[in-house]
Amino acid sequence: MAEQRPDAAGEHRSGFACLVGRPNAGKSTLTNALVGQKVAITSSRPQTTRHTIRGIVHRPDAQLVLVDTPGVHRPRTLLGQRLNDLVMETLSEVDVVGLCIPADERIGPGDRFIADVLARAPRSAKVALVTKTDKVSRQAVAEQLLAVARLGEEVLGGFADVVPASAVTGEQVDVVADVLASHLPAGPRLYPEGELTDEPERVMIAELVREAALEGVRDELPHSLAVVVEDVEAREPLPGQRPEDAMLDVRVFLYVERESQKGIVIGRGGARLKDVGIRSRQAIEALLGNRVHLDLRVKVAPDWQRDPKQLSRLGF
Ligand SMILES: Nc1nc2c(ncn2[C@@H]2O[C@H](COP(=O)(O)OP(=O)(O)OP(=O)(O)O)[C@@H](O)[C@H]2O)c(=O)[nH]1
Repeated sequence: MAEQRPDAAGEHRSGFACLVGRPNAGKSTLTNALVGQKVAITSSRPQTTRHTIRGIVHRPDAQLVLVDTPGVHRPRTLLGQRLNDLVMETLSEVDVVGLCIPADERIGPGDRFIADVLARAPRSAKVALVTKTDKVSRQAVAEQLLAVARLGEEVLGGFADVVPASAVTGEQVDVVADVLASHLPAGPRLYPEGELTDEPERVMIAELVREAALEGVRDELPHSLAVVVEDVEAREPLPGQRPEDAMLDVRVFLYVERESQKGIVIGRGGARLKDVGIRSRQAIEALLGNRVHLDLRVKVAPDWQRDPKQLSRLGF
């Protein structure tokens, strides 16, 4: 992999990475540590990927876009099957995959299973990240590094790198960024500087609306409500107002499966939807710290849970 590392001339690199690992391995915490805490909301759209962007690491020499990999689910419904396809697709499309394995737990079948999956995605570089190193002794970290390297040898012909880090103390997080960036191809910035991600907030906005929309009608609309944040756009700031304080237009689609469910969400004369709008707007304003104009639309997407086309439209 030496040819992929930044050259002496300091050529700029850019590309995509994803962190994988069994539940609780420390993926989210490490993502946050890599990206930094501040999450900026923006109205721009991802240009080069259909995958959910978790965060963007901006550096002078590289731009690293961290994308989400949906969990590995058993293919019971089409939704599950589709998630599995998505996992393979994501793993094959990114430039580098970081397999997170906690320092304080033995390597188990779950880690081996995921390493096996990685072996089937030949294009991307595979890096192992030994997480939560603050929880154990240096000796134990060293032993885990060896065990992880062995797993790599056995399953996928060796990891390109094995890096220990603690997302909680921040120790070695910069090295993780260095190593991930070293596996990106040469290329210009893909996103404007300052853009971190709009995803966590979008996900939270969708959750707030979903919660409000389901309140009191959970039995009637068990799994039949998908909420998609279509657009978040800042208005022109008022005179004397800082741009980051400007009012936001938030457009949200609520997808139900049947016409009858649409009626439930909207309520008589639109009263229920209006109430959902008021309650979720207050929660969204509290979340973002901006005034918000919330536009809710209810749409029927029949059998969205089983229809691949609908699933893509809904972002699965
Ligand atoms: N001490 C310590 N704890 C950590 C570290 N990283 C993560 N944790 C903790 O480990 C737990 C799981 O971390 P997450 O980042 O949520 O793990 P995940 O892999 O994203 O988990 P899933 O979302 O379930 O897949 C949380 O309680 C974290 O606080 C670390 O570097 N040190």
